[in-house]
Amino acid sequence: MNLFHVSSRPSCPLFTCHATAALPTHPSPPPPSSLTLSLTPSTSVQPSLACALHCPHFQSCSGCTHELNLHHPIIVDEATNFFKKYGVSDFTFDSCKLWGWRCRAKLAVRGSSTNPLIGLYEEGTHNVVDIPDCKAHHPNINAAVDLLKRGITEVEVQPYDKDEGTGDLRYVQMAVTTYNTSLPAAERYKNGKVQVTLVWNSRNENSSRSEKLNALANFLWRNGGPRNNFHLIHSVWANFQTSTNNVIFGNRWRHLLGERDFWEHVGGIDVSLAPSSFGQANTRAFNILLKKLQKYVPCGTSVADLYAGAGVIGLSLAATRKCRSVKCIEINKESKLSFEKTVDRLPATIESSITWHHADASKEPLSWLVGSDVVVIDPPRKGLDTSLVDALQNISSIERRVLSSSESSSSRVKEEKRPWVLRAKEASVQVGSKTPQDESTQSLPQTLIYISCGWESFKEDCKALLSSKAWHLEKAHGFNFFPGTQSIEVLAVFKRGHRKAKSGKKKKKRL
Ligand SMILES: C[S@@+](CC[C@H](N)C(=O)[O-])C[C@H]1O[C@@H](n2cnc3c(N)ncnc32)[C@H](O)[C@@H]1O
Repeated sequence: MNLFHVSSRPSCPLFTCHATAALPTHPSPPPPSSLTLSLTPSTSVQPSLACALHCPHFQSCSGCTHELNLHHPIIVDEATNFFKKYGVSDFTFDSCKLWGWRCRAKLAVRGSSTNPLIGLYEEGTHNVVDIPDCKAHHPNINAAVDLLKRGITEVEVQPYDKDEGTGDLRYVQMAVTTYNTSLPAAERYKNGKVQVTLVWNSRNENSSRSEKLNALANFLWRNGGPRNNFHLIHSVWANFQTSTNNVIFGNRWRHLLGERDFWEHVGGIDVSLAPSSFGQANTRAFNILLKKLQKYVPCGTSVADLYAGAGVIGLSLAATRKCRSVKCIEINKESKLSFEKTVDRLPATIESSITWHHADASKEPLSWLVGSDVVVIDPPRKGLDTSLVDALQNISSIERRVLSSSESSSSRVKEEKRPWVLRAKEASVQVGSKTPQDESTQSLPQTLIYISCGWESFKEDCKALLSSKAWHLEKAHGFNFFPGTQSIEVLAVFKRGHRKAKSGKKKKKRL
C-alpha cells in the first residue's frame, strides 16, 4: 500500500525582485525554496508569472486566497511602505517554503461513513470542502487524511452532522514532526510523522461509541504505524467535545496509541508539543524567524515572553543567548506540560532562571515586565490587549516612579498582596537552581520585540506604541508563514525613547 501521496512540485518561472541573496539574473534553475528579499517600494514583481499555487481546490476551499506570486504576497508592499514611513527603510521579507509548508492542520470531518469529507469550510458556510490534494499541507498530512478516510469507511464511523448534533467524528488535528535523528538531516522533512487527534462527539472515553473510536485508532496504527514500510503515524490522540458551538476542542484529552511525546527541533532546541498546546503551523518558517529573533537579544539579558504558549521562544533564547532569566506568560494551562518537557531537554549548562506562569497577560501587565531587559510579545491575530498597550505606552513614566519609590524606600520591599498576581505566581513553574530576581529593584524593558500574525492589528498597536514616543522602531522583518494567503508574520524591534540621529561626519562648510 502506498501511503505516501507525492504531489509534483509546480515549476516556478523566473521573477524579478531586488534581493540581498544572489538571485538568478538569466533564465536558469528555479529560485531557491527560500529567499530573503530586501525590499524597497520600487520593488517590482511581474504579476502572473511568479510562483503559483497550482492547487485543484483553489477557490472552492477557503484556505488560500491567492494563487499567484506565492513568494511575494501583495501585503509585503504595504508593509514595506508602512515601515518606511516609521523610519525603517530596510524591511526584509523571507519567502520561506512555498508548498507543503503546513505542518499543523485542523480539519472538519463531515459527509458519511462511505463518503467522508475532510477539509475546511467553504467561505461563509458550514459546508466542508474535501481537500485531499491541498498544496499547503505537508504531503504526509494529505497521506494521513487519506488513511483516515479509509478507516472511517472500514470501521463505519459516522462523521459529525452539525445540524442534527449527531455522528461521532467532528474534527481531526494533524501535526507533523519533522525531527527524526535516525535519518540524515536532508531526509527528515519529507519523512515527517503525523500526530493525529480525533475530536470525538462524546463527553469522555466511556461513552457507548468509544469502541468505534478505539477501532479507528487501531486501524490508523495498523496501517500507518511502525510495522509498515512507510511509518506515517506518530501517534493517535482523542479529544472529547460535545458542545454545539464552533469551538473545536473540548477539555478532555486522551493519548491512545504511539509515542506520547512529540518533539520538534526549532530555534536551536528540542521542543515538546502536546496536541493541546499551541504550535506554529509553519515549522520551517518559524525556525527562520527564531534565528532572526536571536540576533536582537543581547547575551545575558532578562527576557519576558508574553503570550508564550509552551515557551518555545523564551526557551530558545535561554539556550542560545544565555539569558540571565526568562519568564513565560501564557493563558492556556495545557501548555505547561510541554514547557516542562522542553526544559528537561535543555543543555545542563544553561544557568538561566526560567519560569512559566499560567496567567492572563492583560491583567496587571506591568508585573510581568518589571525586571526584564527585553520583552517579546507574540499575541493571537487580534493583537495586544489594551491594558498591555497602555502599560507599554507609559513605560517611561512608570519606570521613573518605580525607580524613585525604590530609592526613597531604599531597602523596604513592598509585599505583593494583589490576589490575582499571587495566584499567577503560585501557578508558575520554576526551573533551575537560580531564584527569580528581586523585581522590586529592577528596571523595565529597553527592547520590545513584537511578533505578529495579524497585520491589521499590528499596524494599530505599532502606531499606538510609536505615538506615545516611549518607543521607536528599529528593525522589521516579514516571513511568509502562510503562502497562498495575504497574511504574513512580522517581527518588529522597538527600542525605548527617540531614534538616535545617524552619526556621520558632516563636512565643514568653507567660508
Ligand atoms: C500566536 S500564539 C504564540 C505562542 C508562542 N509564542 C509560540 O510561538 O509557540 C499566542 C498565544 O497566546 C496565548 N494567549 C492568548 N491570550 C492570552 C492572554 N490574554 N494572556 C496570555 N496568553 C494569551 C494563546 O493561548 C497562545 O498560546
